[in-house]
Amino acid sequence: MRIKIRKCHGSGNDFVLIDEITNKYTFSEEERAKISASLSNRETGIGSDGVLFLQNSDKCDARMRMFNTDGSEAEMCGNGLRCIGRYAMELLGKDKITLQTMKAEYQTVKAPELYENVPTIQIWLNSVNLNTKSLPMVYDKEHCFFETVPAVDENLKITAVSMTNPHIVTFIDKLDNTEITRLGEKVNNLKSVFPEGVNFNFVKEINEDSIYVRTYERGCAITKSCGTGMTASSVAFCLKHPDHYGKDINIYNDGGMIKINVSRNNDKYENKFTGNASYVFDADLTLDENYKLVNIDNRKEFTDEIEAYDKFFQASREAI
Ligand SMILES: N[C@H](CCC[C@H](N)C(=O)O)C(=O)O
Repeated sequence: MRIKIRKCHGSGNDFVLIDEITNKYTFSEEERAKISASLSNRETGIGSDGVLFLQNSDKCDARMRMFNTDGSEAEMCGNGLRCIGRYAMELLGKDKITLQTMKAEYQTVKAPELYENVPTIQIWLNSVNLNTKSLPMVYDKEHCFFETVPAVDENLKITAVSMTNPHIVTFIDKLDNTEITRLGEKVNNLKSVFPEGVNFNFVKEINEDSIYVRTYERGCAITKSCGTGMTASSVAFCLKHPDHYGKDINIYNDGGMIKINVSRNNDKYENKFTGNASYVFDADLTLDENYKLVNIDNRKEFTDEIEAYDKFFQASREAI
């Protein structure tokens, strides 16, 4: 099987993008899952946090389907939506488009660059749901705001937020990867509480308008950043500090930094989510009958974008 791909990333959360519109690919459901797991593998594949499939949509300008490294399909992917949004705007010759995902549609627009030569996209992530049933989370109350959930941990205070994919958020003083991995694996094996798994976001407050977020992603593990996770964390940050509604929050992460502005009207939350959408390389792949990568041809690096993002990343480290 021959597949054209574009490697890209949103704040270090990296993806293989497959354009089914231009290339007229038709994959079975089994093929999507197997291709995603195979290409995401950092030892034997291209190496990524998942695969983004760009498809035609009968109700939006285009559609994104996102698959995790384990081949599971996610309802939504914030960093991936910026990448596929940029790609689709360039393909369609538009500066503003709507994108269909599994359970919601999003406005995506080109935004002023966060940093010189770092292509920047803004998404209006308005699919926040704080009802625990929406994750789903088996819980005896409608909301889980800063609650201790003994089945998760005796001490941590948990806040549950659905971005159409499930998230829990906790505020901690120290980000320890061993502990984050232990807790991330634990909650994704806790089907009695999280029947469909959950992304676990660990937030350290830096100052009054900046936080650092590290996420153990469902279907992946710790990633350099998680877009829906940083959004869920920003909503929890505003629940904790209500004076932050309507203000830009700087969200630092292991892959760089993005900005989120959370506004709330009654129980409706709106998130303007602004961050990079950077290309890394194009390539033509050959997969064998087991979807294993056997050859990479015509690899073309986006050298300027890679260099510009590296400078942005270094600048983001100096700010924390
Ligand atoms: N692992 C997530 C999907 C990817 C989300 C993340 N990469 C983002 O940018 O939102 C899940 O299974 O819900």
